[in-house]
Amino acid sequence: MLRKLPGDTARDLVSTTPDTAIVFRPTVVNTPAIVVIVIALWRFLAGIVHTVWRHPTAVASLLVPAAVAVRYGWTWAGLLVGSVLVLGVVWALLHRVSFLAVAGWRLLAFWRWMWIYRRHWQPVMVIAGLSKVMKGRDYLPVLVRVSCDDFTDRVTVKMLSGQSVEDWAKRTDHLAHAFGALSCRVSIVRAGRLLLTFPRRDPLATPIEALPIPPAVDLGAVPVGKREDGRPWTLKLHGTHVLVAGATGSGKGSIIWSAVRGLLPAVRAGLVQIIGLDPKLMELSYGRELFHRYASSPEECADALEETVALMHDRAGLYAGHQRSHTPSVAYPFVLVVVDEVAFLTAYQTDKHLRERVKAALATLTTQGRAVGVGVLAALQDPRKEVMSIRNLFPDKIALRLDESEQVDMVLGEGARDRGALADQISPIPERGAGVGFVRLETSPDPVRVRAAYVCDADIHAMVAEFASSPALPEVPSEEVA
Ligand SMILES: Nc1ncnc2c1ncn2[C@@H]1O[C@H](COP(=O)(O)OP(=O)(O)OP(=O)(O)O)[C@@H](O)[C@H]1O
Repeated sequence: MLRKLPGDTARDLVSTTPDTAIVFRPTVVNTPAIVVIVIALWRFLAGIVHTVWRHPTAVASLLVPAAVAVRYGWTWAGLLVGSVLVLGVVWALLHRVSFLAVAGWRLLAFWRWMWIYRRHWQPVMVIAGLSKVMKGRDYLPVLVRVSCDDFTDRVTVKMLSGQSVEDWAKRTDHLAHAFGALSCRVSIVRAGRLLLTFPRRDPLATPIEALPIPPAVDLGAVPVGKREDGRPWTLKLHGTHVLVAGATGSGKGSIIWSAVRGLLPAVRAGLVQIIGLDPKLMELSYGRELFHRYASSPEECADALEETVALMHDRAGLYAGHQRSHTPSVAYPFVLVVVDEVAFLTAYQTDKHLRERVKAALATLTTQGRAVGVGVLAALQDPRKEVMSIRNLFPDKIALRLDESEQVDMVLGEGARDRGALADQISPIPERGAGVGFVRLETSPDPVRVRAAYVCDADIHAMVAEFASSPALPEVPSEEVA
C-alpha cells in the first residue's frame, strides 16, 4: 500500500487512432497522514545513521566546529577550523606521503564521491541502461565506495540482482565519458560487487628509461616497467610462458630487453641461461653476446628449440618420482627461450618440414617446460590462430598496440576488451604509445595497463660490456649430477 503505485503504464495503452494523446491514469490510494509521517521520519533517521556510518570523518569535520560554535561561540569554532587547516597544510608540505596516505586521498575520495559520482549516479545509470524500472519503481545499482590514489579513482558498485559483469563491461565507454574519465575498466570484487577503475591522469604517458639492473633476481617478479597505478610492473618468467603481441613499432623489443636486463645478475651467477632466437635478425642480434645461445637462421632456431626439448626431457626423467617443481641452481639453471617474431618460424616459413619441427618443439616446451625450469618468452605481430596456432599454450599474455579491436580478445582472451583492455586504441606515436599495453595473467582475468621501460641501444651496449665477459656456464650433464 505504501509503495508508489504505478497506475497504467503508457506502454500498455493501445490506440488505434493516430495522434491520440495517451492518457496516464495514476491509481490513487488514500494513506493516513500518520503513516506517511512515520515513514518519512524513519527514512530521515536511517539516512542520518547511514551517512554517519559511511562518512564519519566528513560528518565529524562539520559537527565538531558546529558544536564548538554553539558551546563557546564562533570565534573559537573559527580558530579550531583555521588551526586544523594550517596543521594540514604544514603536514602536507613537510611529509606529503604520510599526509596523502592518512588524509589526502580520503578527502579527495569524499569530494569525488559527492561531486562526480553521487551527483551523477542516477542519470548516468538510467541513460547507460544499467538501471531497471519495474512497476513504476526505479532500481539503481548501489554506489558503495570511492577510493582514490595518485592516478585513478576506484569505484565499488553493488550490481542489481540478475545483472552480469558483461552488462557493465559493454558500457565502459558510457561510464568513462559520463564520469569525465578517458577509460573505465571493470573487475570483479566478489559475487555481486564490481570495481570500476577510472584513470584520472596517465602515469604511462611518457617513456620510462631502462630500469636499474636489480642486485638480486627474483624469477617470479622481474621488473620490466610500470603499472597504471604507479606500482612497478614485474613479469613472472619462471613457471610460466609469456606471449607478447603487438603491431610493428608497438615496442615488443622493450619487453624482451627489459626482461633480459632484469635477469642478467642471475645469468652471471649461472642460475639462468637465455636462448635468443632472432629469425628477423634485428632485435636480438645487437646483444647476442648476452645469450647462452643465439640463433637466427630457421634451421639454427629449430635445432636450438629441439635441443632445449631434449634438455627438458632429460630433466623430466631425472625429476620423475623425486620432485615436481624446479628450483634454479648452477647444475640446473632456469632456461628462458626468447623468440622475437615467432610467426617467422611458425607461419611464414616456406619449408614445411622446418615449420612443423618448430611448432612441435614450441608446443612441447610450452606444455611441459614449466615444471622443469624451461620458459618461453615469445613476441609476434599477428595474433591470429592461423599464424600462431599454439597461442593458448601461453598462460600469460601481453597485448601491446594492436591494429584491430578483434585482436585484443584473440590475445588476452574473450571479454578482455569489454573489460577495458583497449589495446587497439593505444597511440601509434612511439613517445606516447610504444611499450604501452595490457597484461592478462593466468591467475587474474582482469587486464592491467602497463608500460615497459625502454632499453635503448646504448643500454644494451652497456649491458654487453658489463655482463657478456662472464663465460656462459654449460649445464652439467645429467649423468654427472645423478
Ligand atoms: N617502451 C618504450 N618506450 C618508449 N619508446 C619505445 C619503447 N619501446 C620502443 N620504443 C620506440 O618505438 C620504436 C619501435 O620499437 P620496437 O622496434 O621495439 O617495436 P617492435 O614492436 O619490436 O617493432 P617490430 O615488430 O617492427 O620489430 C623504437 O625505435 C623506439 O623508438
